[in-house]
Amino acid sequence: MRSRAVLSAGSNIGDSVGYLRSVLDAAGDDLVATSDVYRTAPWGGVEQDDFVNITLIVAGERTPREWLDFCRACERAADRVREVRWGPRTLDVDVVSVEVDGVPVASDDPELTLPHPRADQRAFVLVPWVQVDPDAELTVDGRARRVADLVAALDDAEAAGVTRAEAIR
Ligand SMILES: Nc1ncnc2c1ncn2[C@@H]1O[C@H](COP(=O)(O)OP(=O)(O)OP(=O)(O)O)[C@@H](O)[C@H]1O
Ligand SMILES: Nc1nc2c(c(=O)[nH]1)N=C(CO)CN2
Repeated sequence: MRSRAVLSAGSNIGDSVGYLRSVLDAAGDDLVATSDVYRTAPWGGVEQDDFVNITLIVAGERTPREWLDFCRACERAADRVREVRWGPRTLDVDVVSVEVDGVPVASDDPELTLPHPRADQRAFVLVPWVQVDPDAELTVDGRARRVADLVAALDDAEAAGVTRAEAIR
């Protein structure tokens, strides 16, 4: 199965940009495009250091579940441990959305919910996504929405917490 996935990677412990780069390296020839590195205020209410985030687009012969496995393998390679929900981490990689033959995959499986159920609220996902794909769309409540419009609708404080820091490639 050939599919195209949008992934979000974030880090706020250790060599954070190095961990983001490790995801691009692991994607290899499946990497289609990546955003720059964004410095982002922590989302989710846990007091912690700022994150760095990228949103990347990958395509290859993988099922949606195999993209999740890819994300988990990247996290394991970064010695990620799960402690606090939405807390600090060396590397978090989420599957934001997957398309097969240009059609978005919908799943309510708790192991892999698609599109990612909180992506539409996260400036740290949406702002880098628009940079890498200005015409991107995300299904929200069953309706295709332009990601650029979701960014425009973000709360001012949420949008202000996300700033472009540096190119990663
Ligand atoms: N689209 C998805 N991408 C990544 N993980 C998902 C997805 N849908 C469901 N999950 C499941 O969510 C579980 C928790 O993932 P994780 O620890 O990365 O959560 P988190 O990053 O703390 O929070 P969030 O899910 O809000 O990003 C994983 O075990 C995974 O199976
Ligand atoms: N800005 C930002 N906030 C977060 C992030 C992240 O990658 N970026 N990841 C989290 C883990 O679930 C929780 N909060």
